[in-house]
Amino acid sequence: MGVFALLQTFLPPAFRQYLNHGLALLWDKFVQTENRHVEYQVEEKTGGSYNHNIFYRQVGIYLSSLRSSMDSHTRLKVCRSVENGSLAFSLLDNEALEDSFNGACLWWTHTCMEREGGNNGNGNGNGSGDERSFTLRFLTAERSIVMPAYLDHVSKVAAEIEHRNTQRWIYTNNHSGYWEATIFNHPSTFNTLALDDGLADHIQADLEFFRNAESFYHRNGRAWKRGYLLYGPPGTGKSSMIAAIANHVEYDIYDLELTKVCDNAELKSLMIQTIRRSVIVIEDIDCSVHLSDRAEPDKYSQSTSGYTADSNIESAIGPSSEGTSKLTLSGLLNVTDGLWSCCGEERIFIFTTNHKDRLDPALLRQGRMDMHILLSYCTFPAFKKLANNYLGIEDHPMYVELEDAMARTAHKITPAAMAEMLISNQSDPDAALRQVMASLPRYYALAQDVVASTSPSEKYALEDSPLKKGSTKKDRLRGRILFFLAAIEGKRMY
Ligand SMILES: Nc1ncnc2c1ncn2[C@@H]1O[C@H](COP(=O)(O)OP(=O)(O)OP(=O)(O)O)[C@@H](O)[C@H]1O
Repeated sequence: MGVFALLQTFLPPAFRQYLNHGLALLWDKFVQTENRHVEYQVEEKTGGSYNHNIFYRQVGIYLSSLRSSMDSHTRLKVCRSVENGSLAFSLLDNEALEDSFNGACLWWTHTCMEREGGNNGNGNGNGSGDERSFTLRFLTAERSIVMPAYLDHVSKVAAEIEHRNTQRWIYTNNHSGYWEATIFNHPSTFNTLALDDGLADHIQADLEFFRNAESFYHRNGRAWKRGYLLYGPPGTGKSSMIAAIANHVEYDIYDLELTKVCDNAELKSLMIQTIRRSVIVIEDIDCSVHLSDRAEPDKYSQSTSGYTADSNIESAIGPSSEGTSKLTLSGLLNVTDGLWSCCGEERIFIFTTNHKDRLDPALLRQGRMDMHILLSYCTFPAFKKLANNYLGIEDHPMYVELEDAMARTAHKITPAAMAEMLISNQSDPDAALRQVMASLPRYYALAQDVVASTSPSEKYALEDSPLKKGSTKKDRLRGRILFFLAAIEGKRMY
């Protein structure tokens, strides 16, 4: 054993590989008579240098998780993850790691062979690199335990670990038809979003159902995917909602920039490259469609009154000056909804637009976008949520007036603008709420009128007790307005 350990340490890897293989053959030939072993080789690359074998990566992850087996080793590779800083242990080449599954004993080894003429990672040679593989060895009699149950178990555990630990990514497509990845760290969640009452719960329940509905979709012959259309004015939280959805389901995001896709074939190729459990986003889909039309206002206004979507996309997204792009609406629908939509499962498609009315009805039809979610100007419940997030207050005496004022005025304050007002007065909630009140312009103008038409003594009586019992409805309203105005002008203390 000592000699063997020394040999393992000092012999070059390629030689060790041959030695191990020779010893294994000798062992099988002369020692093993009844229980011959079976060996499976899991290579890093299959069918050419560029086809990566997913199972190879899964085996690596799975073996790293066998901490008790790893801990019994005295020689291990260790590295620290860039993403989450955790330590990961893995096998040194030609070291064996033992595992057990349903009573079967399994041995894994990792080998790395320098390919002839390969560059060995130093930048010279033909660039084909080393050949790495895992070898799984087990008794022939235990084949029925290993196949396929153990191999499925390895994939499942690895997928779970990856899903739990891996940093999530946001991808965007480049002009060459490939995705480029960046770490996704957006902090938006359904807790930080200010939405109308019940909307967050409704969407979260829908997402939960979707995540656990694999058998439901398959039983009903449907692709396991969900479509959301988010629409509403700028600054109402569409992008934040996408991030909240991705954070909730813990999927990666593919942000598809249609203007960089030159034809339907490239769109299909991009879709094939996406992984399962992902959110595929097309933001401002109406702008993508009319991109070139933006420079030609006449054409644009014509198109809103009744266009054929294919011709619009063709003229808009086409790479050539002749307007002969081969990216069509039917191509887009085919990958989101047709045969090609099944090339990866458990996917969520999200389209956003500021102008739902400009979208082709084909995009909106029932079953294509499963939920149409309107994100609009800040309502009182949404305001309360923002105030809670930014100012840390659940309630405030000014809330009665504010709720009334927000209901009465057709104000157009977006959550983004509201959030800005609150952030700029973060240390002084009273000042923040006064600024919000003053920003409801029509109500403010109405209040000024009331002041002008109210005598000082009447004003004093009303302002002093806006909700006084026994006063008439009209008086109560005037009282509230005065109360509100006093609050705006900072005359009333809370
Ligand atoms: N409903 C909301 N809840 C909480 N914050 C919001 C909400 N809407 C907007 N915001 C804030 O406003 C900023 C802009 O929001 P966001 O980019 O999500 O809006 P959008 O609707 O996607 O805008 P656009 O249509 O211009 O892309 C965000 O940083 C976010 O903090």
